Amino acid sequence: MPMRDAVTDNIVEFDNLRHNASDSTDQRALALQDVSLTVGDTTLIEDASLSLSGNGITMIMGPNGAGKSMLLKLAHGLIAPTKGTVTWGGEPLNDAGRRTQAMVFQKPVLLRRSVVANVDFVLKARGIRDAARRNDLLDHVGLLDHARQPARLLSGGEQQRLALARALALKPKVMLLDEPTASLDPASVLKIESIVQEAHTAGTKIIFITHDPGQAGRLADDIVFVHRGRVHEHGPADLFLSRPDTQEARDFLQGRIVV
Ligand SMILES: Nc1ncnc2c1ncn2[C@@H]1O[C@H](COP(=O)(O)OP(=O)(O)OP(=O)(O)O)[C@@H](O)[C@H]1O
Repeated sequence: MPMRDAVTDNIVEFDNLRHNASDSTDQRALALQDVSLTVGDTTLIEDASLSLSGNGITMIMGPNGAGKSMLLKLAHGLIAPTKGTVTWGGEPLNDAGRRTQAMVFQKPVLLRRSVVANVDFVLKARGIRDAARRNDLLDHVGLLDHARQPARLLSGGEQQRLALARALALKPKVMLLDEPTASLDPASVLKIESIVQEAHTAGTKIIFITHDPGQAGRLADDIVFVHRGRVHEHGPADLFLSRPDTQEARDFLQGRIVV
């Protein structure tokens, strides 16, 4: 593709992203308005406002303890804000809405059963008994050969891929991932990234916490930078990674200690 066309395509893509950010009827679009979370005397999230498009891969970055996981839990309704509102498609998240979302944690949440039983359990909870679908899911994440093995005997990367299969079994509109590749080796990281990319291509909104600017460069459409419980920046990934607005984000990206 000639350079000029490539540039034009990028602009069109970004225009779509911006257009969809204001499409409040898209159930995959998240809005936080003046959200705060206080526990005891400590304010963990302070006046966070954010509008995420229902499309694309949003990555949340920031130093340890910045409040990234709290933000994800608030978005998914696992914690209620002390102040402010969280809406999806303009509506507060209810149980029906939550069932269209799937969350994946840094430490995979698995049953002490076989690999197949882990996926069957999730399908059964939705009233589905479908061995072919379960096998397709395991094949998709590269675990069909391990199907009868106890899940606890899988490697860290395999366990995380099983957690992704469980999440994908729900055919989620939104996947929220809290550092799913932390402490995995590069090959495992790339496998998980490609599963996430495929989910995104199939129409799932992805919100993904990472510490790794390289990973953000490979996956992110837009990046939210969180520091000390505040949303400091939110913008297109290429701009954030090359020219962040704030000194805190510059320090973070350059590996300087951010306190
Ligand atoms: N249940 C809780 N009660 C009080 N404080 C908490 C609770 N859970 C977390 N915190 C504190 O809230 C702050 C934000 O935590 P959070 O886990 O969101 O950070 P993070 O940005 O995800 O960090 P990391 O990158 O290390 O995972 C931290 O200072 C943490 O100690």
